Amino acid sequence: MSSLQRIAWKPELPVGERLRRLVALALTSGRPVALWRLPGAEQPRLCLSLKVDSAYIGLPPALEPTAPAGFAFFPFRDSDHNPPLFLPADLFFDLAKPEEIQVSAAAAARLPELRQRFATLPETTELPWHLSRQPAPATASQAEYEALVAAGVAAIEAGTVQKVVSSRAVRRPLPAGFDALAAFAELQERYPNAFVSLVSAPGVGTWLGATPEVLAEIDEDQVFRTMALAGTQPLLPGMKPATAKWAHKDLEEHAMVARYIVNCFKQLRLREYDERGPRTVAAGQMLHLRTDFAVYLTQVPFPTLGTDMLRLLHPTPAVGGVPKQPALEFLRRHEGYDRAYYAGFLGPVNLPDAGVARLYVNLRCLQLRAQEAILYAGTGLTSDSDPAREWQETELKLRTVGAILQEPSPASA
Ligand SMILES: C=C(O[C@H]1C=CC=C(C(=O)O)[C@@H]1O)C(=O)O
Repeated sequence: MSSLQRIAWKPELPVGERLRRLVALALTSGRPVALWRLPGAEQPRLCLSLKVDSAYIGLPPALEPTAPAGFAFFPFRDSDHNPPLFLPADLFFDLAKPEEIQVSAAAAARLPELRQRFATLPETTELPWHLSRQPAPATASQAEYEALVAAGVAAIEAGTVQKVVSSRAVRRPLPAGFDALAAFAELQERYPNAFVSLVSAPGVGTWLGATPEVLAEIDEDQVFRTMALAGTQPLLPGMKPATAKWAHKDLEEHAMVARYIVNCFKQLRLREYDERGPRTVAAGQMLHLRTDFAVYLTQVPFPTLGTDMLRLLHPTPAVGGVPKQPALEFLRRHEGYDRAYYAGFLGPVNLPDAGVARLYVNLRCLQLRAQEAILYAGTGLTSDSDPAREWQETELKLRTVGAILQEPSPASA
């Protein structure tokens, strides 16, 4: 339930500096913080939780308007190492409305103390981001990844699975003077249509990303939306998405995700959904096939549809596979590393408006570590998959978030 109260807030500081200080306020006191920019929006938003313990919820969030307001950060597969998080909104700051903040009753009661801490934070450019205590994940060489793809194709040919999405992690050094807030700003600029995020929480670490994939959304007009996003090709200069040609492999890979979503609606006995697509959409330097699904919640007697669909959808065959359990079992056995929060989901729920939730699949993301970043990318496999091409596709996907790790060229330094 969004029971936040609005407070006028006009410190004598530029808006960007206020944002940095709010993040510093969270991090220097060991608290979690999330920053995100919705697709197409101009400005980011921030959610800060005062009580660390209340962020570890263990369950996918409820999406009803009466559910708590906050920011969900869910792993691919939950475990003690990768706890599901829901950051309750004690403090919400929308940079599009910089003259106010919204606070919970708990934060309102501590406002003098918070204002005091905010005003006296030391001037520091380096922020103490939360870092995961897990070892860095194993990274696959090209030969190892191609062997994983070959194993996936063999499992498909043997009939164990119809589709599986293999993935890998890559370690990249951080460029000199890397600043996660500046990197977040760069992602916003580069990818205006992505959901851009920066989440930092104790025991979880710090994750940055720019994802194109909606998992479950309920908008201001009470329309539930989800999408099948699968099938990839490079966006080459001069290419128009509308005229892109697709290989049979991509169409099949995509159709399995769309069919899975239809089956989720069927399990809930919901027939009144709208399906549009597939059509070609651009995401960074890539094209994807996308089918959009919508349910008009004011026209169906189904108040828990968003929550129920979220629980059925995750992980979709755009990141797991078909059938779900054998595909997940294949990944557990063969993938050889811990995806952690990659291919999980994230986003605001009832924040700031009760009844509005926007959850995205955590793709095109990286995990920040002390000296390096861990980047993640995966590819959907079908019986037609070619290992070398699937490797190339992961390379392409890694470029989306990898773009913020480039050393500035001597000319621009
Ligand atoms: C698994 C990823 O992308 C998914 C989303 C779109 C297209 C995909 C594909 O064509 O394989 C993947 O299913 C990733 O970016 O790591």
